[in-house]
Amino acid sequence: MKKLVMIGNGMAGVRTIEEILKLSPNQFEITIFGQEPHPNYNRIKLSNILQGDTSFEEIIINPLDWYKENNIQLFTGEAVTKIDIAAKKVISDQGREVEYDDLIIATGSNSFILPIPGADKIGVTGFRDIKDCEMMIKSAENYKKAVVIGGGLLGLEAARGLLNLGMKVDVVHLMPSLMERQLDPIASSLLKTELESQGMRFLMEKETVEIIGDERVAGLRFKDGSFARADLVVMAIGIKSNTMVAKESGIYVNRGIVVNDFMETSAPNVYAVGECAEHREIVYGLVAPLYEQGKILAERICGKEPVPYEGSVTGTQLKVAGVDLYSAGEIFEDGTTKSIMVYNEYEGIYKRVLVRDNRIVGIVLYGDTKDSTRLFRMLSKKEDITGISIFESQCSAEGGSGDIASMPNDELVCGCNGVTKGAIVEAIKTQGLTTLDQVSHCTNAGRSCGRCKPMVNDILAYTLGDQFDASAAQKTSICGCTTISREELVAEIKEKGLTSVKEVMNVLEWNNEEGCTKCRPAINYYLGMIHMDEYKDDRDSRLVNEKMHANIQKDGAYSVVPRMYGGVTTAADLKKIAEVAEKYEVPLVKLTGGQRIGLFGVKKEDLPSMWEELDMPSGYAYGKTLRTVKTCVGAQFCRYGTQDSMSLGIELEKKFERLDTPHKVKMGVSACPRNCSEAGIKDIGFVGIDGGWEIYVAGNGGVDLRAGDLLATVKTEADVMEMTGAYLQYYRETANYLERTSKWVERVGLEHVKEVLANAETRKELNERMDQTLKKYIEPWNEAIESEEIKDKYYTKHTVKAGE
Ligand SMILES: Cc1cc2nc3c(=O)[nH]c(=O)nc-3n(C[C@H](O)[C@H](O)[C@H](O)COP(=O)(O)OP(=O)(O)OC[C@H]3O[C@@H](n4cnc5c(N)ncnc54)[C@H](O)[C@@H]3O)c2cc1C
Ligand SMILES: NC(=O)c1ccc[n+]([C@@H]2O[C@H](COP(=O)([O-])OP(=O)(O)OC[C@H]3O[C@@H](n4cnc5c(N)ncnc54)[C@H](O)[C@@H]3O)[C@@H](O)[C@H]2O)c1
Ligand code: SF4
Ligand code: FES
Repeated sequence: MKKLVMIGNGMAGVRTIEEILKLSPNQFEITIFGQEPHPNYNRIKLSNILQGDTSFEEIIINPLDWYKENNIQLFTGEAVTKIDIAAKKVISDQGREVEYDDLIIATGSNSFILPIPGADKIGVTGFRDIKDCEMMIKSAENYKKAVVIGGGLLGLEAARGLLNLGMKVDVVHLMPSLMERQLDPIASSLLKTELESQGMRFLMEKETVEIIGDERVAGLRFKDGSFARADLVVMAIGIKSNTMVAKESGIYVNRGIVVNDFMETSAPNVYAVGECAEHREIVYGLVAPLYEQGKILAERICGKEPVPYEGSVTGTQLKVAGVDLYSAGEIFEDGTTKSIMVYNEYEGIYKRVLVRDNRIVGIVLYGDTKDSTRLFRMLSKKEDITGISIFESQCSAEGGSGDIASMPNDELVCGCNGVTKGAIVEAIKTQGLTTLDQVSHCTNAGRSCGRCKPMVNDILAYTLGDQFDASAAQKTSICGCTTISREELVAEIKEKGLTSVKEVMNVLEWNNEEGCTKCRPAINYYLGMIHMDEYKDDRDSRLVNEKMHANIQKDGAYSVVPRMYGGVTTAADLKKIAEVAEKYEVPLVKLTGGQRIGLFGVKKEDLPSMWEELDMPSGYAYGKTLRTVKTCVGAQFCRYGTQDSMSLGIELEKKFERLDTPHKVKMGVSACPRNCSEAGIKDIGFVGIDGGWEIYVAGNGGVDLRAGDLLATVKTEADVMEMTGAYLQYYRETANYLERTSKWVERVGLEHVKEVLANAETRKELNERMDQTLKKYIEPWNEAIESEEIKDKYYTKHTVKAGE
């Protein structure tokens, strides 16, 4: 197999890998280095995260299991620092060397930061990655005034987000009009008026010369001597291709890494794609052209003969609620162009196309962008517009399937992913698609900025005619393999008495008979939840960490975390752990955040013997199950303790260990409100008070930080166990697979959960089902140690694929 290495784990690079896998799934052994500590995520949606519309988990495009399923070796949080072109290998900042036959550089861009005094002060940031986004969200919790430098697409989206976060926002812009590269002065002024009405304040024609403050930013000074106060400064003044590694390795670089029409750089077998690449003197900063480049590069690398890439015409839209604008091609008139224009000042609608030699060369639409796809088709296909009515949406402003019928098949519906109406209709007809999710999965339409989704839905309605079911089309199916939602799946399993993953996929007519890494673990979970004690777990349908009963690390090694009930251990257990760590030369022994001892960097083939020698239960540090119960020392030792937190923690952990839950569950038990176990940010937290316990639920200490809500106050440990059993079982029965308790409670409502659990009979029934379920679990490592088949299948040196 040829070795393919990619530097950069972002949108353009990973899309290229997707295209390569489609064309030739077994041609390459693929390794990807990504400097960010995450799988590939939808950078476009960072604006939506900042604006509070979505969460980081929801914008992950390729989850870690996707890499595993496709046998891709992924090194996250690791940057390549050098390419040795002569030896055909890359070297990372961690000293790792990986050889390649083909190398793709997809390192994207960095934010351009003004080289002015004070630009390195705390509170000054670009807006490029999730880290920047998190920094802004954190700042908004403690500070009030933000200044965004740059009134382009990024700056305005950032400003809207900061307003949503409750900050006062000034936008400092160098030019007399906003988005001057995309809009003409009329559209620009309409935009400014709208954004001012949303609360943004604009400081136009201001050049920032200094950022002032002590350690943290306090304000900005402008060239004209004026000043603006600021607790946070976001620089959104453009991007700079990330070409450093290429340049230092001797590859020809101009503004970007210079490539030809096949994305080949000046070095043999080295290609560049995305924002780091410069093609015919253009560096693109939108995904549509980058995905086009990726398609051509994939064909080239797979040995096909692609049509050469000749560059792209791009169209842009701003992702700010209340603003509807579209821009493509040229903006300014020269002596050779004429404008066709409609301006309804009263309704704030403005449309203008620039025409040269009877052909559209530029489009600006504000307030009504329904004509955008049609006009863009005319522009990109250089259609002669003689005798054609340019602005149709004036005549049929409502849109809908009437418009779809008259839309030619080659009209672009999803600009980001280059998907036409014809391709969508064809996929719907040939693959029997009925939901938006499925169309996205099959065609890529809607997978990036999401603006095209309403039109894709209209095409679905038009193509399916009478068979179109509007609510079904919108529903979120389990994955692209089916149209079935979680509720329907659970109902069907119960009604039809389905008992295995394969049977579910067969009977419910999955369109992909093998399923995928999204649906198989979900079906396995729902079957286990419904059939309680009699369901035989389908280990191969589990996510890879659960299948291996060990957490896979970024370098392909595993971790071993033994169970320590309530975080309490003994000298004897510590000795055993130390001996095993020494004998197997474990690279890292570390206390985990959940009060456990983790052995990290373990070889797969050592796992069974290490567990055998440890002779301790698995801590399930990898599972969608109860992870840990963290306890404070409590009344046994602490002078403030009013309750025995350790005993309760141990009892809870012993009862609920190994339980399958929709997502991981963490608990904390503190013996007084000083709350040393941080029970307020656990899925379930218990706080001792005089004469009883307070039970907090839906806390989260991770990315979506959330304080727990008080569910109930109870008197005894027995009451705690009863309430916890009922709560957990209700979560198991009603949450979506991979939904954390915090999200579940927000979705179904705390009051609803309280109401359900207030009924003693309901609690009793829930606990009965919980107890029935708990009977089936056995210690997984005991089972593995005794079974040569399990050892051979999962723990010998050959690679286990997630889909196996
Ligand atoms: C907030 C925001 C909103 C946007 N909105 C839109 C939009 O609405 N529409 C649109 O079309 N585009 C939008 N974009 C632009 C779009 O996100 C980019 O064009 C796209 O992400 C570029 O893809 P890429 O793979 O070239 O770079 P990236 O997605 O930036 O990926 C490059 C990756 O390479 C990594 N890397 C860099 N150097 C190394 C190294 N030496 N070793 C290992 N890894 C390395 C980086 O850490 C990064 O993760 C937006 C961008 C931002 C920031
Ligand atoms: N909706 C979208 O399509 C979208 C959204 C966000 C980002 N992006 C992409 O991300 C990239 C970065 O976006 P961007 O808006 O930073 O880049 P940009 O180059 O499009 O805009 C930068 C703006 O900052 C202004 N500017 C430059 N120097 C300045 C200064 N010293 N003071 C004040 N203003 C100054 C410029 O006049 C320009 O309008 C682009 O490639 C963009 O296409 C796209
Ligand atoms: S939570 Fe209270 S009882 Fe527990 S250790 Fe802290 S102070 Fe002591
Ligand atoms: S237009 Fe952006 S995802 Fe379709």
